[in-house]
Amino acid sequence: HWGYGKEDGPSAWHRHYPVAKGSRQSPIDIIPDEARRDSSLGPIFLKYDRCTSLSIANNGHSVVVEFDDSDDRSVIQGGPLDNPYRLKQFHFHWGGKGCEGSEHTVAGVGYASELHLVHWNAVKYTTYEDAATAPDGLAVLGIFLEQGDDHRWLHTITDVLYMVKFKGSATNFKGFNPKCLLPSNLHYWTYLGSLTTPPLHESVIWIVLKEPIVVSEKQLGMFRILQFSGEEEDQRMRMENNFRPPQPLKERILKKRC
Ligand SMILES: C[C@]12CCc3c(ccc4cc(OS(N)(=O)=O)ccc34)[C@H]1CC[C@@H]2OS(N)(=O)=O
Ligand SMILES: [Zn+2]
Repeated sequence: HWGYGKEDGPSAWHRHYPVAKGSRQSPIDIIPDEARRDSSLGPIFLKYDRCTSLSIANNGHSVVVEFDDSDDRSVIQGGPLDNPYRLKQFHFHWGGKGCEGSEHTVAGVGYASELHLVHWNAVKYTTYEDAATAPDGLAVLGIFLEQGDDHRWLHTITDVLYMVKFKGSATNFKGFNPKCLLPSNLHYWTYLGSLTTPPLHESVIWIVLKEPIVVSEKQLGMFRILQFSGEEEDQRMRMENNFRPPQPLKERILKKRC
């Protein structure tokens, strides 16, 4: 199975998932000066008001908050998207210490962590799984986490991480609205990419916000109490550095709004 270690990490994923060397892989290094202005790109709209979070879980790769996606209560629309995409889950990627931990980098510089809000095109596809294999099936909103002061709302998540310490654990997590994790402005870069973990499907329209949110080292440290391993496994494996490094841009254009 795949992981983030020396033997099973990102450089080995291509053996079981050949698309790892594909033409639209994620993440990428974002070079702001090379982003092309696109007048057809409008602002993005996040309708998370009547949010319906259900649970928080440790899937052995990250900590994931799942949402009820049975209707269009929580959607992202506008920007590069032709229709609303339904919020399905969000999760994080983080490092072991200091500056690295995000998946996308900006002019070669990484952030301490990156939040991914995963949405799927329920207008064109009947299930999340079908959407996840289609070229316009998913829209993932990426938000950088920068180390600094305590984040006012992130403790709602870090306070319950001890309950999902081990792979395969999950617990109720209702009524959490991810709107509280957004930065003040929604200026973004966008490009066509992929899942950043196996199966690495090339099915993601990436929307990466320029402005990071600020979280404290203490809050980031809470993510590191999580384990890649299950409770029964004798090998304790701290969950950290669960990020894929930037992949070749190839024939893609990074876009931004005017
Ligand atoms: C659940 C699924 C497996 C993995 C997966 C899915 C969707 C979005 C994902 C986002 C990820 O993170 S990221 N960083 O945003 O790319 C990581 C993995 C993702 C679907 C794709 C097919 C699987 O569904 S299934 N039942 O096996 O067919
Ligand atoms: Zn992710």
